[in-house]
Amino acid sequence: MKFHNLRLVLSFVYALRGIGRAVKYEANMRVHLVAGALALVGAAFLKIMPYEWLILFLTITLVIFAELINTALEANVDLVTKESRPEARLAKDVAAGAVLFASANAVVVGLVIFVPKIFPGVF
Ligand SMILES: Nc1ncnc2c1ncn2[C@@H]1O[C@H](COP(=O)(O)OP(=O)(O)OP(=O)(O)O)[C@@H](O)[C@H]1O
Repeated sequence: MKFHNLRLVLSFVYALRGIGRAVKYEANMRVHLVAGALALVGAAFLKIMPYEWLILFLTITLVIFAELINTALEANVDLVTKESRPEARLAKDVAAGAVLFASANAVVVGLVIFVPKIFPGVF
């Protein structure tokens, strides 16, 4: 295998390892994955529209993406300082805020897609 091809494969392996580590060490990541999987099963069961699938995939991706960035940032902050520092608090709180924002969006999307199918005539 050519050197640059090997580097490409390795970067893919490292990325998968990063996702695996986040799943292993972050309880919140496991919660997001289970919620996402349940939403996908529910969507298949309720036969949602193609555009709803797109929105659902984007929404789940956004939550997982935010949690991965949050996990990376937490590790980076812990690497920089073990002391209680206002900058560390700000960085971690803001990153957690990003996850909260994406999760709130996921709740709204879930309600808008699923509630009318489970309780017709609600909206
Ligand atoms: N070095 C620090 N200096 C000041 N405040 C901190 C520091 N580390 C953490 N905190 C505060 O404690 C909160 C929790 O931090 P922690 O590292 O336990 O992350 P967490 O949100 O519990 O994430 P997780 O449980 O997913 O690892 C942060 O949001 C921040 O407000």
